[in-house]
Amino acid sequence: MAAADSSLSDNPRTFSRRPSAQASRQAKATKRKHQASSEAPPAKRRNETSFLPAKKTSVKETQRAFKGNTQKTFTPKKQSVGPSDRNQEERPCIKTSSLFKNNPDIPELHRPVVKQVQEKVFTSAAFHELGLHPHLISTINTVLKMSSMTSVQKQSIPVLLEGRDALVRSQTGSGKTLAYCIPVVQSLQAMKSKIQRSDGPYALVLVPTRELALQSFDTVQKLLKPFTWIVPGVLMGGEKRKSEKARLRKGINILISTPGRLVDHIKSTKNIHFSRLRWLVFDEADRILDLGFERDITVILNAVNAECQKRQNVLLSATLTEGVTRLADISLHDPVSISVLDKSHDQLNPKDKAVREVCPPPAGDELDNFAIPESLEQHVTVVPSKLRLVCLAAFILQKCKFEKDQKMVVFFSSCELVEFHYSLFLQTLLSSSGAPASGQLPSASTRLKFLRLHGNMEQEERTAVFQEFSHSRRGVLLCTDVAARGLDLPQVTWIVQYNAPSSPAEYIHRIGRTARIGCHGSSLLILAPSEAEYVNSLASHKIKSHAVGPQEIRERATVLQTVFEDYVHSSERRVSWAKKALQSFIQAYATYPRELKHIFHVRSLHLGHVAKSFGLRDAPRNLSALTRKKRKAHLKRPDLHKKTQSKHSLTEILRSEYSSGIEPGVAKVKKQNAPGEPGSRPLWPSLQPTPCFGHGKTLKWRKTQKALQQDSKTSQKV
Ligand SMILES: Nc1ncnc2c1ncn2[C@@H]1O[C@H](COP(=O)(O)OP(=O)(O)OP(=O)(O)O)[C@@H](O)[C@H]1O
Repeated sequence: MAAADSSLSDNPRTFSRRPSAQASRQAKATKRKHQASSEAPPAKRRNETSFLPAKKTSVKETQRAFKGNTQKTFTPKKQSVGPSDRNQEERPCIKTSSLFKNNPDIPELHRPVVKQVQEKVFTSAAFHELGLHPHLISTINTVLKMSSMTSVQKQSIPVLLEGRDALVRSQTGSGKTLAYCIPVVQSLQAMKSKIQRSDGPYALVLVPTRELALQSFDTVQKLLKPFTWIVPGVLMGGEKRKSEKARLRKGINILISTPGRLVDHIKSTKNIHFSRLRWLVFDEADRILDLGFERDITVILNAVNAECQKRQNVLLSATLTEGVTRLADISLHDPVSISVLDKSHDQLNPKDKAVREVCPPPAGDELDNFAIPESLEQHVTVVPSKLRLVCLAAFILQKCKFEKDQKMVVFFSSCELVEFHYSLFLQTLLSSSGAPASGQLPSASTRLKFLRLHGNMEQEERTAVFQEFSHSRRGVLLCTDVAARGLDLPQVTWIVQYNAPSSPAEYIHRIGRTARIGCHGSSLLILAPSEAEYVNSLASHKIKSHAVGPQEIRERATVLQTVFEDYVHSSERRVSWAKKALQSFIQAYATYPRELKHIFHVRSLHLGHVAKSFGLRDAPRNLSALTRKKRKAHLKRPDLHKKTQSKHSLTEILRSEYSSGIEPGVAKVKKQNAPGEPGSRPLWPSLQPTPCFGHGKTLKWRKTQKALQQDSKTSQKV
């Protein structure tokens, strides 16, 4: 696949250059850096510099720069004066980065032929065919406004009503929540001895994030409208523990919780008991394991198994990975495996449609092939590091400012990166917020609205943002993977992945925030030239994507970049803020799993170019040295390891989004030695096979434990 923006690597004719002594020193330094990098640019001509010499940017020039097809929308606002304008007045010269020189070639991408796995979303079957309580049917029809079942609902609900355990896999946005909520409500309302609030939980639903807990609670609450004696409740980090305890004391019959918070209550609340539990549901089951919740799941399963032996267990996800089959192994009894794959798209098996089979669940290759909604159009673009920031900004402006009713979610790899880009865009792209560089930018935006969501935010704000974005018709949500799973954000039109996800499964879930339940949606993955091979990695999981190139006008890109750089360089504080964000990017980059390291390796990054995507004019000198120094210190003094990691540990950055929220700040995530290291505790320490696992599960369990430890070891090393 030839990336359509490959022209960006050509030399621009826009600016004349007179290399200064400093510039040629920079050029030499840049050349040395390039030689050491796999993003190495072609050899430079002597009179070309990687940074333009000081250059005055007049309003006229700016206007000229914005000319072109989009001129009408990019008319600069002359009068507005922000810090950056003042900056320009104070400093007669403005450095403008050369964005189009010395970029690596955009590689020709192979486009493997991918026969994407497909699922049919809807069926013609109606809910009233299921023999549900008439009030439940009318609630589904009138409150939820649904009449026909989706494929996964048609297959799962009867199985669960029969009393079977189930492992359910169907594509994102296909209605899995109702696939388990309807049978739970139907079975609980039909119990002969009427449920009392004080009985405590009859159903326990575990979900990986707080927002998903709220969302599932909302759905259950709606279904329970006619059955007022059944009380639902939600427990999640970040909420007041005392009020949760009080609610638990009064009684919650359908309990929805994140694992961490539930464990807190199991350990500290006397009033939580599971003797009447009939249902245990793991939604986003693979993610629950991924997040390093093993220990929490162990505590929960122990607590539940100690009090209740007979119950129905359900595991659901759009991406059944091996981790899920292992969890299935220990938590499900004789389950039915439900998969909605439409195998008519699979040449090997043309007639075999939806699969309903008794365990073992799908294995091997089948686990790796994820279904993607048919109405989801995927794009990928390869952009040199220097152009990343302007490319993203231009794309956001193009879609969300100049087109109607666009709602976009942009994924980043860490909380720090979200914060950085959120503040930068607020300060530079929204002139209404007193943007410093508004003299160079389009006039006040009425359509553009930025929101951000990540795990280092206060819960109250998180909930408010989630609600606001859910209910708004437009806007841009910058977020981490905290928003990747399960969230049903209506009318999202675009998903942008600014940093590639660490697994194909996460790719599926991220893009799955759009094109839900048959709606149309698009996604864009932005890759650096050195990351181009990632497309093949996705293709091996039957994920296909089309090349796209934002047809950027170079001058416009350069002006936009100048705006960012001016803003960042207008004070020391901002420079160090940008450096921290860059450092966070590099830290997150180092956490790609081993199998993707050949694509995403820190060594493949050209630091100077990447720095540009943080509005920095140059690579911070001490950045790599600092990282090296730290690493050496850790090797010499293991005691330093804990101390220095406590704040910035990569594991922490990733896990902080999902912690229970009881302990304050990020430090609440306890550092764990890798298994096998001195002082490490084994994973899953307390779970003993209980009688409920009878049927020869003990041996299997030991194997599982070993396998999980192996996996965890691998992931912590990465
Ligand atoms: N039978 C139905 N008819 C119409 N809309 C439905 C039906 N079932 C579910 N929906 C709607 O489809 C959307 C997606 O459902 P849901 O969130 O349960 O999907 P999911 O499969 O759990 O997705 P993910 O894998 O991303 O968690 C929701 O807005 C839900 O209200």
